[in-house]
Amino acid sequence: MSQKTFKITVLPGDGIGPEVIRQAIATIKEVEKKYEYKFELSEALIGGCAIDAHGVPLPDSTLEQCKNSDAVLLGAVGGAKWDTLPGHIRPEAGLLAIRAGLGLFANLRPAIIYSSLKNASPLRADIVKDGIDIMVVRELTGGIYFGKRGRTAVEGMGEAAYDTEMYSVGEVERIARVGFESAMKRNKILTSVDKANVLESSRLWREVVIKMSKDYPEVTLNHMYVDNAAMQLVRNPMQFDVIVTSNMFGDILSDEASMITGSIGMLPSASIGAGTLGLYEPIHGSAPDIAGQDKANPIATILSVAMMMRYSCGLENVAKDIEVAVERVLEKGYRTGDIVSEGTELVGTMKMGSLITSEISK
Ligand SMILES: NC(=O)C1=CN([C@@H]2O[C@H](COP(=O)(O)OP(=O)(O)OC[C@H]3O[C@@H](n4cnc5c(N)ncnc54)[C@H](O)[C@@H]3O)[C@@H](O)[C@H]2O)C=CC1
Ligand SMILES: CC(C)CC(=O)C(=O)O
Ligand SMILES: [Mg+2]
Repeated sequence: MSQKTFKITVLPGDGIGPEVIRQAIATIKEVEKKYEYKFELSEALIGGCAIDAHGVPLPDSTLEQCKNSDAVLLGAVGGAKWDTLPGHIRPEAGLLAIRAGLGLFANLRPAIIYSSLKNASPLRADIVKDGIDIMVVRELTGGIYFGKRGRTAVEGMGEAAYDTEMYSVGEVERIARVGFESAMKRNKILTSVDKANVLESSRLWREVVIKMSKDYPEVTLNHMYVDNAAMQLVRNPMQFDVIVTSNMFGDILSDEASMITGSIGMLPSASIGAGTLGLYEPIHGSAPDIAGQDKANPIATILSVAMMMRYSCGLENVAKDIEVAVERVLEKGYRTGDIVSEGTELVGTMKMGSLITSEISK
C-alpha cells in the first residue's frame, strides 16, 4: 500500500538552531527507514539568516512554503548581531509573524520530568519524587506581543514607550477550549493563570474561562494569579495538570517549568491552530553562548519531532517510539552539559542525536 508523503518545511534559524535541527532531521530520516513513511523535507529561511539574505525576518516565500506543508519544524532565531535593528525587522518579529501567519493560536509545552533526570532538577528530591507532568497551554497569537506599541513622551519624564495587552472573547474562548480539551485527556485539572486582581484583560479572560467551564463539568478549574503560579511551580509543581494562560505569562512560566524538569534543552512545543498544520520547535532560543560548540541539547527539538508526528501526521506510534528512544538514552546515562551530573556520561549535540536515532532503529 502506498504511504502518504508528509511535506515538512524545516526552518533551522540562527545560533544553535541549525545544530539541533540537524539531529531532528536525522531522527526523521531514521523514522523513514524504520517505518517506510515518507517525509519530503525542504529548508527555508527565518530570523537573522533571513534578514542577512533578504532584509526581512520572514520572507513571503518562507511563509508560502510553510502554508503548503503538512508541518513546520523550527530551530530558533535571534542573536546579538541583529539586536539593534528596529523591532519589526528583528529575528523575533519573524517568529511572531509565522505563528500569526499560519493561524497557530495555541502553543502546547509539555513539562515532564524523566525518572532518570530527577537529580538534574534544581528542586529538592522530595518535591519531584512523584514526577512532574504539566501541560502548559499558551495563547500564541494575541496579547501584549501583538498589541499596539510605540514611543511617546511623558511631560517632565522624557521619552516613553508602551505595549498593549488586549484579548477578545473569541481569542480567550478558543485557547480555553484547547486547555479544557487537554485537561479532559489528562487528569482533568485546569489552572487558568492570569493577573485579574490588576489587569482588565485578565478579568475578561477569567470571565470567559468560567463561562466555558460549564461545558466541562468533569474538569476541576482553578484560577491563579501569575505571581503565585511562578512561586507554586517551584513550591509544589505536582499540583498542576494543565495550565492555560496568555502569551507572555505562558512564555515566562514555561521557561520556569522547563528548568524544574532539568533543563530548557528538554522541552518541546507544538503550535497548533484550527487545522492539522502545526509548527514544532524547542521552547528555548538560539543560545548564542553555546552556539557552534556541539554543546546544545538536541532533545527538545527531537521531542518536537515526536509532537509533529502526533499532532500533524497522526502517527502516534512513531511519536511514542521517539519518546521512548529519548528515555532509553537518558536511562543509559548519556547527558549533554545542561543535564550532566555525577555518574553520567557527558556527550555533545551530535553524539546525543546519534544515540537517539540508534535507539529508534531498534
Ligand atoms: N523560539 C525562539 O526562536 C526564541 C528565540 N530567542 C532568542 O534567542 C536569543 C538568546 O536568548 P536567551 O534569552 O539567551 O534564551 P535561550 O533560550 O537561547 O538561552 C537561555 C540559556 O539556556 C541555555 N540553553 C538554551 N537552549 C539550550 C539547549 N538546547 N541546550 C543547552 N542549553 C541551552 C543557553 O545556553 C542559555 O544559557 C535571543 O536573541 C532571543 O531573542 C529566545 C527564546 C525563544
Ligand atoms: C520571540 C519570543 C516570543 C520567543 C519566545 O521566547 C518563545 O516563544 O518562547
Ligand atoms: Mg520563550
